[in-house]
Amino acid sequence: MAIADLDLIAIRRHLHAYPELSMAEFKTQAYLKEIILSWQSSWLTIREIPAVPTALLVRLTGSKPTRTIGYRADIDALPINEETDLAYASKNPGVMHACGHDIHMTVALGVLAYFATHQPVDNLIFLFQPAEEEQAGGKQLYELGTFVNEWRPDEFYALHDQPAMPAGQIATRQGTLFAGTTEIHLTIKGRGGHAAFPHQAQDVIVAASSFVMALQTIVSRNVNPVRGGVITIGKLQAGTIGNVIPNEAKLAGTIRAFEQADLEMMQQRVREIAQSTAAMYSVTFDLELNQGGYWPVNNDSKTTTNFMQFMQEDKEIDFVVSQPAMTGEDFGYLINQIPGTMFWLGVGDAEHGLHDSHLAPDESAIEPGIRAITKFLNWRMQQ
Ligand SMILES: CC(=O)N[C@@H](CCC[C@H](N)C(=O)O)C(=O)O
Repeated sequence: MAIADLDLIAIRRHLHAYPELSMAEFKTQAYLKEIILSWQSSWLTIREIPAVPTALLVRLTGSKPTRTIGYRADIDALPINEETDLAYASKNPGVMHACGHDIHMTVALGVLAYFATHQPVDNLIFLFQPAEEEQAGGKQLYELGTFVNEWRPDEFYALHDQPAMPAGQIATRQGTLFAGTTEIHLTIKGRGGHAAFPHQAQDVIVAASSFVMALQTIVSRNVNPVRGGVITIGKLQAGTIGNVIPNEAKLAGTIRAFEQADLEMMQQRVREIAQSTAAMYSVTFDLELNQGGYWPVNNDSKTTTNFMQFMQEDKEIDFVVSQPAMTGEDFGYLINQIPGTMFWLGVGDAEHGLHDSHLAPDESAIEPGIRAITKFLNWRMQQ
């Protein structure tokens, strides 16, 4: 099997058509495994993790290894109803690869296919990681002791696709690339009742609305403006009909900052605002703030110097230095444990951002992405 024999576009389209949510990526994992096993490479070992059954690890034993290099691709999709008119649009209603993890998997498979037929000098470990969007699959795997002994990379790399960049362009930066994030899960409870008698009820919709508005003061009044931050409530569910005051409202959102200290200060302000809102409207609340593995993605200085030097010097690679972004990634946790570098791969859909139901990454990004990473890994193995 040579990389040229792999129909990467067909693979990507299959992955795109059958997206699965975090920790439910069973068919995705089986599909990846079937392809990788079909290569019958004698230096390739597959490993599964019973406690995280949708994870897949692949190790390629190097010919003269001096180190082990890790490469991670995330495999989960989002609860979004796809609204593209692509022939290979999601066949799983309400689930979509709207964050481009289908591209991530395809690029990783392309790189893996190359090294399955050209034995690497160093050992290589590929992690196909479930649950990047929520539940921090990378952290879960790390805490289970997955990356020990011959399965511990000395350095770790991963990409994220970026629709705002031209297809095939690569970008990263020294220091913080992505924010640290914290999920907000809030349930507000009160006495429901007839819409005509609000004085007899405790209106959870008014309380929820007030909470959302009060949150807006955290970034504007508490965060140092030169550093910035984000609080977004992306889900607000309450009620069934216009003339009934419901007895429960559920909200979910995310807190984001580049520095951990800012993130923790914002978490504290969210707690305080939830408490004071509950007191103000005589409702009760249950607040869960969960940072999980969504640590700031702090690129390691040494691996990133190597990566940027290689990408800048190779004239065939379109590389730019990027700004930090408020996206989150549980790869932030992994490269806090193991030095590494995260980078963007442009997928040229300037009209639609990540998490947009119309997102349609340009597949022409796949080949240059594979080429750049494969060349980088080969170069790194000569150092
Ligand atoms: C690249 C990307 O879009 N990642 C997600 C990570 C989710 C973090 C966590 N579940 C949260 O919502 O805070 C993102 O939304 O940035």
